[in-house]
Amino acid sequence: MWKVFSYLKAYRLAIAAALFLTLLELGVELLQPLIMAKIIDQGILKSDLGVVKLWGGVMFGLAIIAFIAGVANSFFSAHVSQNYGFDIRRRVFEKVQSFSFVNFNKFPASSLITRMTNDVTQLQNTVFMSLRIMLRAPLLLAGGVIMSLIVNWKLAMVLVVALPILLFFLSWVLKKAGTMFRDVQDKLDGVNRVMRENLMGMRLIKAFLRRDHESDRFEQASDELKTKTVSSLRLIEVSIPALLFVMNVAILLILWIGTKQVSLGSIAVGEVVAIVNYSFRISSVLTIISFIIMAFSRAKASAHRIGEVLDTEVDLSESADTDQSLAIKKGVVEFKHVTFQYPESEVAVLQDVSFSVKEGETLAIMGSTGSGKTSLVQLIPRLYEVNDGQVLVDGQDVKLYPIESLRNGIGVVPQEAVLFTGSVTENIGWGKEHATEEEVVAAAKDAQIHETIEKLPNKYETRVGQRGVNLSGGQKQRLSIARALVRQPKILMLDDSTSALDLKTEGKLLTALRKYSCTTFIITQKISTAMEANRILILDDGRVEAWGTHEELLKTSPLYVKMVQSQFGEEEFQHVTGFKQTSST
Ligand SMILES: Nc1ncnc2c1ncn2[C@@H]1O[C@H](COP(=O)(O)OP(=O)(O)OP(=O)(O)O)[C@@H](O)[C@H]1O
Repeated sequence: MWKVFSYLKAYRLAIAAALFLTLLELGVELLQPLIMAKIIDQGILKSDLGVVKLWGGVMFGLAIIAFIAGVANSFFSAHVSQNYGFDIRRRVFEKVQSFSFVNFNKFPASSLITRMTNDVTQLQNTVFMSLRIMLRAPLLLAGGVIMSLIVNWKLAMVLVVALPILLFFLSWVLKKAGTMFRDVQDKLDGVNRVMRENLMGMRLIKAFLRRDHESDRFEQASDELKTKTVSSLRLIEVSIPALLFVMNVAILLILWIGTKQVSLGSIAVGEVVAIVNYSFRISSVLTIISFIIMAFSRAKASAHRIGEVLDTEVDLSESADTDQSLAIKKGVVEFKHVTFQYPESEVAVLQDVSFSVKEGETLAIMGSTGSGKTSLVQLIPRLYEVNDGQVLVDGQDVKLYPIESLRNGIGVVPQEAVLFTGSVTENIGWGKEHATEEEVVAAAKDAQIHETIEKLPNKYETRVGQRGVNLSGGQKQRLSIARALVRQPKILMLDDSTSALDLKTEGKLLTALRKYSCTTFIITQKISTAMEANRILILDDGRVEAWGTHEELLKTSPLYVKMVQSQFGEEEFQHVTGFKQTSST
């Protein structure tokens, strides 16, 4: 947690300036009761107008200095807190970018968003408050006691006894509130999660008429947040009157003892007034301190949550064996007895998978839903680590490649097309840094989306709404294919990415892909698509059921023949397989 605060080091000078200005303001504040005592004892009580005028002028001058110091302090405090918040947000964002999928499982997206926004804001506010008033409050507290001791140490002993009791109580509140506010931030994660899911699934919610159900879910999350926040705030609310009660008793004691001492002539009236004045200032500081405790407790909880992200060990990183000069040149892929299991899962989703794909070849991957097709291709760009066996690209284990250079050579089109807010050009160009307009258009043409784009209101400059809401499923798929093609990848992975395309468009797309000299993996359920590939791999429950050309599989794989049968009518089946339907069953 303290590491999060250590990033403040970069702003040492501004912090020093802010603290110096705080001390200046504080010094003025502490001198004022002393001067007031002088004005009363030596001016008013002795009817000396000269003393009143002189010390009154000094008080006015000091007030102006305090005012200027206050304004300048705010300036430095804002500078430090805003820049500090910016730094933390950037660090958390960069850390999250380096996360593997295993790391993401530990932090849900909604929690990461709260950490990067609300938690950082809590820290920022606390840093601002610290520089502005947080130091001032304890120093004013200590300064008030010291000055009271200087004025009259016997009378000030009341404060010396009262303050340790108060400080002990405050530290207890701080500790307790810190834990409670961590729960509050967790509940805030919950509200964000429901809101995020709700906004992302709005179409579905409306179609299924699940508005009431979603409202209940939101209300429940929101209620949990409210209840936790109220119980945390209650602790602070109770602490303020308790603190003030102790202070008021102390002030009454000072007045009682002070009055007695004045009548005995052992203390001056001005001294009593000064100590009571210091006590009132300490009282008002205590109210501020309880707010500070609230802010600091929240900041402590937030720093802990941010620290959790920053301290997370990225479990997928480059090893010492990494060969920095390695880059994908041909795109030859080989799986050697690969077994893979998701970290949180209990069974392997791929078992003893072996096959190879030559440079420029196309491999179609088929299999029932959940048979491990997506899991298999994810191992090539090393999105996950194999448990056993090896994934080789151009004859080298993927673990030996620098992650960036490995992924640079691969174009991925995920099952669910993901688009970003921005123009069509920006979305396609996102696939390659500094992609030219010609490259974007060429990729769009090959992905069979160029003509559709030309019909959009602003053609390539048309804005794609959040997650591509203003595009059809097929359009989104083709845009994400164009994004992968603009990269000119050595290995292209299409994860069921042509499912929303009609046969004619899909045929044109597959023909266009031939001119790219890349090794292609097409996950598909369509035999017509698979037949276009050089080879077909059939997965069954994580194992290779069959692997070979269309003709080979017709002879060796009953599962493949069944698939062909189920997708073609008798005439077509005969045409595709060369034998009558009954003969295969
Ligand atoms: N992140 C994950 N964590 C744990 N298990 C997972 C994860 N992703 C997938 N699985 C499991 O792994 C198995 C294979 O999933 P995979 O997505 O590879 O199948 P698939 O053949 O691509 O399915 P589909 O055709 O439906 O896309 C499934 O049983 C699934 O539940």
